[in-house]
Amino acid sequence: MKRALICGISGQDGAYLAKLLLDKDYEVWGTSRDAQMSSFRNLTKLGIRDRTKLESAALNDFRSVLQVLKKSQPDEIYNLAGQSSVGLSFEQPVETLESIAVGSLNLLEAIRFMEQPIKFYNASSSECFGDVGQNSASETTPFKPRSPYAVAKSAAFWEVANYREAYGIFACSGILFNHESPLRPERFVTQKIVTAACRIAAGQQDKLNLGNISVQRDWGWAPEFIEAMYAMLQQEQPDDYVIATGESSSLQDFVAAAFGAVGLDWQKYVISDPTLLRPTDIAFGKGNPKKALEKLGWQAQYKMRDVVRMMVAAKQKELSSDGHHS
Ligand SMILES: Nc1nc2c(ncn2[C@@H]2O[C@H](COP(=O)(O)OP(=O)(O)O[C@H]3O[C@H](CO)[C@@H](O)[C@H](O)[C@@H]3O)[C@@H](O)[C@H]2O)c(=O)[nH]1
Repeated sequence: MKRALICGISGQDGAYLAKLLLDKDYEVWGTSRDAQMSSFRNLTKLGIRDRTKLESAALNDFRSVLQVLKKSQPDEIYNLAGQSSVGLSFEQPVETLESIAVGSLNLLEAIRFMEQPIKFYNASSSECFGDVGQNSASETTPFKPRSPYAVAKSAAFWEVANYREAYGIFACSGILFNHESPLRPERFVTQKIVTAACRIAAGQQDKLNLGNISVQRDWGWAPEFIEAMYAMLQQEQPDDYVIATGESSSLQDFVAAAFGAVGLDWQKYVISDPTLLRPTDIAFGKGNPKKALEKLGWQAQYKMRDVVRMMVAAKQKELSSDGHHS
C-alpha cells in the first residue's frame, strides 16, 4: 500500500486530493497547523475524515516537518499548505512568505534527510505570471509576481526546480489557475458570489459588495484539477506543468451567470465597493494547458459556466437543508 502525506489537508484541494488517493487505495496522512483544533469540515463533508491520519505540523518549523515525515514515512508528499489568499497576503506579507516559501524549503530539506526516495508535489500558482496582457501563460512564460502571495509562490517554484536539479529529488510544481468548488470558503470571490446570489434569491440577503469585476480569470473545477497533481507524480520524470481550462471570462460574466442561475438580474444587487480593491491586481489570466494534455493526458472537462452551475446547485441544497433543520 502506498502512503501519501498531504500538507494542508483541511483546505479545498487537500480534501479532494485525500478522497482521490483513498479511492486509489493509498494510506492517506494529512497535516494541519493544529490538528486538535481544526474542524476538518471539508473532510467530513466528503465523508472521509475517519479514513485519514491527521497530524499537526508547522511547516515553517523544521523539527515539526522532519517529525511528521518520520512518522508517516510517505512515498509521496503533496504540499498544499500555506496562506492561500492573494488579498490577505497584502495584510500578512511575512506570514504568507514564511508559510509558503519557508514551508516548501523545509519539506525539500527534510526529504534529503529521509532514507527512502520521496516524490514531491508543490502547489504553485498562476499568480506567479502576473499580468500577461491578453496572452495565455505556459510553462515558459516568465514570472512577474504582483502580490506578496505571488512572490512567495515564485520563490517556492524555484526552490523546487533547484532541489530537483541539485539533488535529483523527484519534485514537481503544478502551476494551477483558479479552480473552484463547493468547498471554497467565501473569502474567495466565486463562493462569495454564489452564496450571495442564492441567499438573495431566498430572501436572506439584500446586496453584494464586490471590488473590481472587470478582471478576467481562467476558472476551472477543483476536483478535476486535483487529478493533474496526482498524474504529475506518476510520470517517469519530474517536471512542472500549467493546469488550466484554457478559457478566460470576466468576473462580471461570472456574476451574471451566478445570478442568472437563480433567476435574478445581478445589476439590481451588486454594489461596487472601493475598499475591496487590491493594491495591485491581475487584470487578465488565461493558461495554456497544452503540455498537461500531451504529457499527462489531462484536460479540463468543466469550464466557467459548469463551475457556476455546480456551485449554485450545491449552495441551494445546503441552504434548503439549513432551512429544514431550523
Ligand atoms: N476575494 C475577492 N475577490 C474579489 C472581490 N471583488 C473582486 N475580486 C477580484 O476577483 C479576483 C479573484 O479573486 P480570488 O477569488 O480571491 O482569487 P485569486 O486572487 O485569483 O487567487 C486564487 O487563485 C489563485 C490561482 O489558482 C490561487 O493561487 C489562490 O490561492 C486563489 O485560490 C481578483 O482579481 C479580485 O480582485 C471580492 O469581494 N473578494
